[in-house]
Amino acid sequence: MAAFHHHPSTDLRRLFHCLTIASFLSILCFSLVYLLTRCCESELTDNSEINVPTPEFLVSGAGWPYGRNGTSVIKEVTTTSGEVVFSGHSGLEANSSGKEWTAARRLPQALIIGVKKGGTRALLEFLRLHPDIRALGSEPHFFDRHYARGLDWYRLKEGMTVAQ
Ligand SMILES: Nc1ncnc2c1ncn2[C@@H]1O[C@H](COP(=O)(O)OS(=O)(=O)O)[C@@H](OP(=O)(O)O)[C@H]1O
Repeated sequence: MAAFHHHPSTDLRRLFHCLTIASFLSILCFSLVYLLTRCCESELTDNSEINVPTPEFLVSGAGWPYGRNGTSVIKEVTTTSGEVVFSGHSGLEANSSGKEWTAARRLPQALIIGVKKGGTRALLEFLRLHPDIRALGSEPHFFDRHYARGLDWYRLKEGMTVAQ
């Protein structure tokens, strides 16, 4: 019966080759992961079309008409599944439709969020009955379709006019 013995230097050489290949593969993997994460990051941050709200906007609520003159409260609601905007104002003379509105264009004060066929339209119609609440006739789909157009587009949507 023949017994084969490897020379120690041959074993060492094999071990060295294995380690070299393993190191090379590790570096390759890390490089690929790094490159991929950098690409994704830049895709997310370099989209100049998307207007990310500034911290000042979020903290101060600029553009949000809560308690503007100390007496009035504007109520605006948007639904998403569809969104529909409500806007209203208390303490004003009503027009023939029971609501009075001036030309100030505001962002909605509230959103109704719901899945398709979740009954958001019914909720909207019930809320619309309130004289201080105004709603868009059609859903602007700002968040799901037109977000990249920015808040100005949203604010200028027909029907976003509210009392002031
Ligand atoms: N209170 C209550 N109880 C049970 N079901 C209700 C209720 N209110 C609305 N609905 C039903 O909800 C469906 C409309 O949902 P949406 O307004 O979300 O529709 S949409 O996705 O925006 O088109 C619509 O269902 P379909 O008639 O099957 O289309 C409504 O009948």
